[in-house]
Amino acid sequence: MITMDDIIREGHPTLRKVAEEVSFPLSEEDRQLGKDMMEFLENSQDPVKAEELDLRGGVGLAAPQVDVSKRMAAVLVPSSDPEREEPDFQAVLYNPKIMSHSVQEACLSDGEGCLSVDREVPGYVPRSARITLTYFNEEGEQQKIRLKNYTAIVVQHEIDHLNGVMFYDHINGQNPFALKEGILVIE
Ligand SMILES: O=CN(O)CCNC(=O)c1cccc(Cl)c1Cl
Ligand code: NI
Repeated sequence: MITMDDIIREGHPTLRKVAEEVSFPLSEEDRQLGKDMMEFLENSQDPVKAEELDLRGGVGLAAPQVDVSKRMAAVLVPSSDPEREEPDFQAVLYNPKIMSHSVQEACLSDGEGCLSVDREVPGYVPRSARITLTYFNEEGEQQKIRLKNYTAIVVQHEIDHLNGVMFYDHINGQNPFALKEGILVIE
């Protein structure tokens, strides 16, 4: 089971590497890692388990964060609709790739955080508002989906990890809260 002890922190070189594609059929190791990463997110979003296991909450986790430089990430975005039980998005993404993206940008009004960053880094993180994503599932089937708003932001944060990019790399150094014309601020 993955806990906070398994998560590497900024300064660790693996966080700045470009991760390697995974090959199919998946090794038992890569398949298990995908499951373990999703289990971590589920535990981190469960108040009882998060407390018991001393986990920081997360909606995504990329393999480089557990010192595995492979192009895979788990994403678990809870439902944004109180009427709906199931998550907005739940998937283990193997070899994810952004095929196209909107010109329009978006950012979260509260900024972003990262389990590999033990400090608050204030500021807006401008990203594409909408993306077309392809990825492989654990069966090796290619998926092609369009994402927008919060889920699109989270997936971009995870794909950044696969390319050695940290969220604060996108924050405007001059003025962290600068907003470009037309950017969508997501509450
Ligand atoms: O790479 C994944 N993490 O570091 C997990 C912790 N961060 C979050 O859950 C998180 C929080 C706010 C905005 C975004 Cl976009 C994300 Cl991803
Ligand atoms: Ni992160």
